[in-house]
Amino acid sequence: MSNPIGAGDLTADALRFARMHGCGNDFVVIDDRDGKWFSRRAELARALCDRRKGLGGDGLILIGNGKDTDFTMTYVNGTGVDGEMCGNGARCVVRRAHDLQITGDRTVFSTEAGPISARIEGGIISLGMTRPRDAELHITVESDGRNWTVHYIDTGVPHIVIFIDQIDDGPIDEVDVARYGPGLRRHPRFPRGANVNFAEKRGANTYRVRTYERGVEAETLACGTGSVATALIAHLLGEAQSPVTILPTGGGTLRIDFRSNGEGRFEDVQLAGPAETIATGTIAEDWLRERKLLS
Ligand SMILES: N[C@H](CCC[C@H](N)C(=O)O)C(=O)O
Repeated sequence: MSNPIGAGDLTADALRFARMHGCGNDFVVIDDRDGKWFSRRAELARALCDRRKGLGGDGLILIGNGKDTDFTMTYVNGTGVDGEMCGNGARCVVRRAHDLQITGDRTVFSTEAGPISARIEGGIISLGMTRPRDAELHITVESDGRNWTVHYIDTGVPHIVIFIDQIDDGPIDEVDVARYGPGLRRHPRFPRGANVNFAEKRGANTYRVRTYERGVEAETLACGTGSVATALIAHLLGEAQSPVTILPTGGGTLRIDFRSNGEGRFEDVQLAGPAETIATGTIAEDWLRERKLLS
């Protein structure tokens, strides 16, 4: 039994969590500023993200102590695989860091992809993203017995974007993302793997996007970095100007602002959208023990 701190069955060792989501892309967020869970984050992510026997989530996010920044964000996909960055998760972690009084309304925090700045404006959180890189248009790949024209960009994590008017699969809700996602996501043309975004133009500078995520190995209800990727690729193709509105499956809207030199160099890329806390609480110690996460 660890030290009681006087609040019901709360102990000093108790693992506190927040269940959060941004447009339906959902996470478990843990305050790990003492670094206790970092080395076991893969097992913890798999256990906590289980939708039946855990809390459920597309990924786990650890808040760690920052060196040159206010805090660090470590994102782990639900399969236990690290991701360098997560746009929806980043907004959630900013809301959580604010609630935990780690930061005020403005912050800069570290991710594996680089530092991210953020500001909270009521229900909306705006992120200053890392500089996008490695954009490449019109890549032809074969997958699932079909030839695809895809566009690549790294917006913190690697993404490919497919505009569905280039394929003959009907409206976006009819595209078989579960069927085509796995092959494209692991295509050898993309050595780090890729998140796969299907996009449909819905009006001037507005796109509906569905994403099959690397590391989740399934479609999620929204993808922040994928929304940024779609906006920037649409711009490089001469189809869109800043700001771009993305309509994710999970509802709400994501807004992407950027400056472009017209030749593939972007500055001030911002992603704005909601981040909501569903619940906060304490993980039962028996549940952790059962999974050998606590001795
Ligand atoms: N859903 C996330 C992306 C997670 C990245 C992950 N799927 C990977 O590439 O490892 C987002 O909102 O940006």
